[in-house]
Amino acid sequence: MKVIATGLADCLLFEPRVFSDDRGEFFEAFNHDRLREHGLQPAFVQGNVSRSRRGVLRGLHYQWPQPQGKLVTVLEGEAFDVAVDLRRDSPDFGRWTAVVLSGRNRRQFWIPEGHAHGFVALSEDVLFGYLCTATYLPTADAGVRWDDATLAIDWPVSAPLLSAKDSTLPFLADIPAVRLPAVA
Ligand SMILES: Cc1cn([C@H]2C[C@H](O)[C@@H](COP(=O)(O)OP(=O)(O)O[C@H]3O[C@H](C)C(=O)[C@H](O)[C@H]3O)O2)c(=O)[nH]c1=O
Repeated sequence: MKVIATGLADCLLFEPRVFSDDRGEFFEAFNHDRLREHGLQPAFVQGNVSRSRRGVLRGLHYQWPQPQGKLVTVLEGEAFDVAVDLRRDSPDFGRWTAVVLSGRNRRQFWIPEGHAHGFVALSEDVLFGYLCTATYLPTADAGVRWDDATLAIDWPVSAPLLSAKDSTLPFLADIPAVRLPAVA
């Protein structure tokens, strides 16, 4: 498995080894031992799948309390995937990094607890699968506006398709400190 650094020290990108033969291909979506070699020992307790049309933007979401670490992949299609460090005492607070995930590059993006996550679908049909280190807790569901000028995320779209919830998420400056994650 190849490891690629990203613009945030704690967010890593993995490329699995692909085994191809005349039937097709096989690769590991997740292997605890491989991640442990890179100092990670996430205990995944929930797996999610979403399907999005081109131009759909989901995010930026996080949970607090009960923060979720996520290992995210695109099984089919292509997406521009973003992580934002929201840990209020992190030196990278408010900084973001983005990667392109696709069924073709099979890249797996590790986003630790305390980060907001979002993506925009770049292809017509994006099948998104990800593992989480904490279960969904609706009362802890939180988020920040995708187009927050203080984050200045360089999204490759200007008018994405958003849920009503995502279009009314708060700006970072308006989120009280108690609603922001602390460094684990
Ligand atoms: C996240 C989640 C949602 N739901 C229910 C709640 C809603 O009735 C429905 C759709 O939820 P939502 O609109 O929040 O789905 P997304 O916009 O894809 O949210 C996700 O988008 C970004 C990219 C993320 O990283 C998060 O995992 C997650 O927030 O599924 C559940 O039952 N369990 C869950 O874990």
